[in-house]
Amino acid sequence: MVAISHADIVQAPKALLHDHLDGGLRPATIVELAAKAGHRLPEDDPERLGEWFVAAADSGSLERYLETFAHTVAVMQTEEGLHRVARECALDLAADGVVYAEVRYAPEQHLERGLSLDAVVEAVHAGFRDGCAEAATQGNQIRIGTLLTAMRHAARSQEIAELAVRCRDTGVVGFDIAGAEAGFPPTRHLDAFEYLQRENFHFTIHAGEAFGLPSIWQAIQWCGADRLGHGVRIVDDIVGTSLGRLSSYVRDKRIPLELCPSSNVQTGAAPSIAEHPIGLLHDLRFRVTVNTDNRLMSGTSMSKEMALLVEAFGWGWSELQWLTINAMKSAFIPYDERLAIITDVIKPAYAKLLA
Ligand SMILES: O=c1[nH]cnc2c1ncn2[C@H]1C[C@H](O)[C@@H](CO)O1
Ligand SMILES: [Zn+2]
Repeated sequence: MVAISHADIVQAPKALLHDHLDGGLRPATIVELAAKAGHRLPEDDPERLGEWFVAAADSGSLERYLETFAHTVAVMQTEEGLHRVARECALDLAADGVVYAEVRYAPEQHLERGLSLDAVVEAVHAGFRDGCAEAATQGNQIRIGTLLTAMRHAARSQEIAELAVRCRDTGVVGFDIAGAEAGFPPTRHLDAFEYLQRENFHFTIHAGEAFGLPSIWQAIQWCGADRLGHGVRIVDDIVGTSLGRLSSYVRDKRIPLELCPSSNVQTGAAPSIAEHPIGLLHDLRFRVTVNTDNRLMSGTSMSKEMALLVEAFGWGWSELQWLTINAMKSAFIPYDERLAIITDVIKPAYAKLLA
């Protein structure tokens, strides 16, 4: 069998469910926007700045990994900055062959220069609209929905949940909580999750990354999460190939796991790509998806994450198609729209690659 290269993977359609807008900026854009905003960076040369992010995020700790976001969030405080970052995000994902993406960010982190929450969302949506239209003219079709994140250490989740519901017809497709996990359990935000359920809205929860099974259990059984952001530590409930009650529930209910291999290695949630639990979770037929988390901090892309898995686990087009269809089935857009992307875009392309 001919090995699948990174360039081959770029050509294949991919679906991405877990990508942070403030974790995917182009280094050159940060340098330009920081100069305008008067924000001091650790490096002023774009190439060295890119390397700085990867090295600083490579810390073995989620808390230290998250400190690097101070330099991206600082340049996303104006409509111009937000629009530019969203537009470039759409172009970069589309050029990497991503055909469907859900991109998340925390509006409450972008209010330092006087923007309102609604103005933040509007600027991001305008950037995505322009970026997607431009990508289409370059022959790269992409659909992007946004997830609004509330920071789990803060107390604005109800407000952000209401913002997400208010903007559900203009591009917001779901809600999430993120930030340091240890000490900030999902149930802190139970009111927001119960509100979202009453509104028939969709949400995922970062759980089972830096903290283990209790976080996953709360996210699902108390809060009603549709998907798990990471969820990688579900393996703590698996011995050999024998599943405990919680891991059985997650598998039986087909709860999607938004796995992010490179990010997990950087924060210490997994020892290496080769030893990442994604191999076991694939073999046990969990609803596994593969994601970038933060392209800037991990120096990665969807194609690179897939190429790493091909190399580590010997996976081929059949596994890459399985991951892609799993992601598309788990997306927060309506069923008929998910199905259309699977049948019209993903399956025909992989049928050719598999032939
Ligand atoms: O992997 C992550 N775990 C928890 N929080 C995260 C992760 N990646 C990014 N974040 C945080 C930092 C960002 O500022 C915020 C919103 O995107 O979400
Ligand atoms: Zn994340």
